[in-house]
Amino acid sequence: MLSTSKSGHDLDPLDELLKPPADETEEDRLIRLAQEAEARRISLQIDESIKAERQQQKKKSVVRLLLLGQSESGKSTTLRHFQRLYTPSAFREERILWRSVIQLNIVRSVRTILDALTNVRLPLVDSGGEDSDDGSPHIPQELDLLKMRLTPLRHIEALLIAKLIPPSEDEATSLIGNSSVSLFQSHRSRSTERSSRNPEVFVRPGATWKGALAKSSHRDGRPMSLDDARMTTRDEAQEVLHSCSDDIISLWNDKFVREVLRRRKIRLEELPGFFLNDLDRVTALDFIPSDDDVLRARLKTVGVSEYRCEMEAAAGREQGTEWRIVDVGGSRSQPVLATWVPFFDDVDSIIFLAPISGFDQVLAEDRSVNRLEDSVLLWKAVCSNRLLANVDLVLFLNKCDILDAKLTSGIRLSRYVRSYGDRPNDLETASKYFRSKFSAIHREYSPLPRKFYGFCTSVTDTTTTAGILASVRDMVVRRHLKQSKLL
Ligand SMILES: Nc1nc2c(ncn2[C@@H]2O[C@H](COP(=O)(O)OP(=O)(O)OP(=O)(O)O)[C@@H](O)[C@H]2O)c(=O)[nH]1
Ligand SMILES: [Mg+2]
Repeated sequence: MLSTSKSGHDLDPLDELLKPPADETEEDRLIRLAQEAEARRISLQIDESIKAERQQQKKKSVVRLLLLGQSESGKSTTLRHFQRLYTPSAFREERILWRSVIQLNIVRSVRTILDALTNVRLPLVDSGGEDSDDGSPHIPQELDLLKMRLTPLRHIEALLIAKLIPPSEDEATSLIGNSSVSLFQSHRSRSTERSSRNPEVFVRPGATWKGALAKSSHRDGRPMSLDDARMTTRDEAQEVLHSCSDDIISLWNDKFVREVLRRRKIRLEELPGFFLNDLDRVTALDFIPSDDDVLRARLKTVGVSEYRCEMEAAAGREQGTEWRIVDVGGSRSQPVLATWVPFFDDVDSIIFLAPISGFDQVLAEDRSVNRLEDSVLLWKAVCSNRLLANVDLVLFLNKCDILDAKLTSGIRLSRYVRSYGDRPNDLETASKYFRSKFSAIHREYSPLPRKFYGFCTSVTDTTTTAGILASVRDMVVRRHLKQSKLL
């Protein structure tokens, strides 16, 4: 039986206090109810503002970093570096997926050579080739045989494209060719170049291709470890490359081939995705890409890729801060700027990559535009953009290793950049020169004064880049915290 009376300690003292007085009049009751309703309203308002503040707080702990620069400037490589440094286990798990990209890079390099042999009929001196009636060399017979033996690579190329690009991605048909053509090439050889273009494959970044590849390398719904992959994956492309390896090595080391490439000004070693000097290793059946291989592999980005991570490895005040790094696929300056603008909102910092090794190259997407000139135009546009007036700009004068190789091989910078004058033709002087030029543009074009952060980089080099990215990270976090306090 339920008791209706309460014992002394069951009485709620608050109930007692809040209970309306026994002698409350109707008028008092109405006033009391109105006061209670007002109190509830104020309490709700306080709850709402606490919620909004929390959301704001959450928003404040997201660091947004944008990677900008022309195509092939090294944006995705820089992003991969961040992944390697700050989410190393995910990066390691994904290395196996890059094997297909490397396979495609090798097949493309071979195709560049074969196309050069097919389409070019330049008179060669002391090349070992026999001259035909019109003065052009015949390809030596053994090279013809090599070419024939390499025909299975055509099938592998198609296979890899089908593997890397989902059928729905109809944008993945862009024709972007080999870009190492000297500005000083004659009109005739440039048009030959265009007709012999080797289309570059690209995919939308991130999940799509990795997802498709990951599915094929999962067992029982769980990701395969690298050891599993080593033991069990049967990879047709790797098998064919393995069986063609000696022939590819012979092709690449052939004197006649080297001469044709030299005369065509095709510097394969300086092109993205170059693995021909590592063929023994990368065509081995149990090949698993190293960190360096992943950084050197080339896969063009189309669209936007956002990488989110919590920088756990960076213990300290920014621990737990979420980083969102956005990599927007580059193309030539004018159209690309419009595609970048939507990402300017809310951005904390920008890393702008200018590949200074491109002083003697033209854009793949518009062969009338010099690469360095295009980078300078983009830099001016980014510096002067009013939406970015309060954003810190970090400049990476990238591909310094290639610049060094070019200058050391005797290519004179002053031939292409007249204002360089008679300064010494070495990396140190050249990078200092470019740094001061880009810094002057930054000073002149920024709507408000801001600090200039400029680094000479080779983002495929793991050691030096790790140090630079650590400084950039500290700088971005400091700036982010300062901004958050100001809000
Ligand atoms: N040697 C050398 N190669 C580099 C350097 N930076 C990038 N690369 C290579 O250049 C190629 C292009 O780099 P990506 O990072 O794909 O360029 P991107 O800016 O993302 O290009 P898009 O996706 O076309 O916008 C890759 O094969 C890289 O490995 C560098 O400093 N030195
Ligand atoms: Mg990219």
